[in-house]
Amino acid sequence: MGLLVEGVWQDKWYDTEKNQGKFKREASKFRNEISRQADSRFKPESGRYHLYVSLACPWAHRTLIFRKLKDLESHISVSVVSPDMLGQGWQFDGFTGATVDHLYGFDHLHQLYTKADSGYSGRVTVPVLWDKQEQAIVNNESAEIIRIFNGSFDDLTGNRRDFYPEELREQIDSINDRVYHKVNNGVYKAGFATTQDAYEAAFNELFSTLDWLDSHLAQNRYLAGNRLTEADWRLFTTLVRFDAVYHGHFKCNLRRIADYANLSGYLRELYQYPGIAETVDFNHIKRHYYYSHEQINPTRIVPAGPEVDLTSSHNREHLQ
Ligand SMILES: N[C@@H](CCC(=O)N[C@@H](CS)C(=O)NCC(=O)O)C(=O)O
Repeated sequence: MGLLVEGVWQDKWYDTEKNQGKFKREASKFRNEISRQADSRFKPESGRYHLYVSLACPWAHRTLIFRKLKDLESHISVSVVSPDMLGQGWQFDGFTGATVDHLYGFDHLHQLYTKADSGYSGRVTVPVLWDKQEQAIVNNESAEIIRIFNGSFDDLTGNRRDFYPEELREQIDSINDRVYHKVNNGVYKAGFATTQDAYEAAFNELFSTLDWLDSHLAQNRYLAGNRLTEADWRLFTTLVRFDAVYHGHFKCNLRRIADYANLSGYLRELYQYPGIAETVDFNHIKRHYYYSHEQINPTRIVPAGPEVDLTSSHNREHLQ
């Protein structure tokens, strides 16, 4: 675990000292669009882009889901890092279910960041959307990469399914905002907190938001009503990791998702959606968190449980 400072790798854990023990996520630095507009540097083209992901990472997982839902698999290639994020950060080490760096054969993801910008300062995160033609990072912010996948390649794929429809945007944005701060990032705020107060504040916000989501989903099939949108997929990647990792490793243990009447069925429905189960790798997920976060789990023992069954009936057909 570490970061780049003016292109040089430094092995450092998150600094929570300056924020009263609170974990503050750094903003992503590469924020380009892909568009057909004449002045766009990055145009939608088949075979031009490559996605770097970790199967463990909830943010990267979003992008793999959208690549699948939008029929982009034959147009955008992928490299999968090892779940072990150690002193040199994300790496390619031959771990089962990971790949090599298909483009450059790098051992570490930070080499890709310095290839894009030799003076880069900041964290070296997944996902990364890479342009093979310009040898540049297009974007490393998952929220933006999924919007690119949602809309920019439709003419190429003929897949016009829209997970961010115009008429629901306001509602989706407001749900995303709440879910991002209290749930997606909320589990990290609880898990990486280094003071009791910071942990408890994140914990309380997380569970009050999960309680709200559970009651919302008692009446609504999906977060924005009866239509499946990006808001659901953004929540899904946190929910699917919750009982296996966040409940124990990040001490988010007031309740499990399995204990929530509606959230549990909703999680199963999304997991059973065509193509999604194959994007979920519990081996990488558990291994990454328990093995890489030595500050939280110094023995690096990866728990053998819990049993998580997401294949049973979801019973949500009656909600429209
Ligand atoms: N805002 C980014 C966050 C990505 C992120 O934090 N990814 C984690 C893995 S789950 C990471 O690569 N962390 C490495 C680090 O912080 O050094 C996004 O959503 O794309």
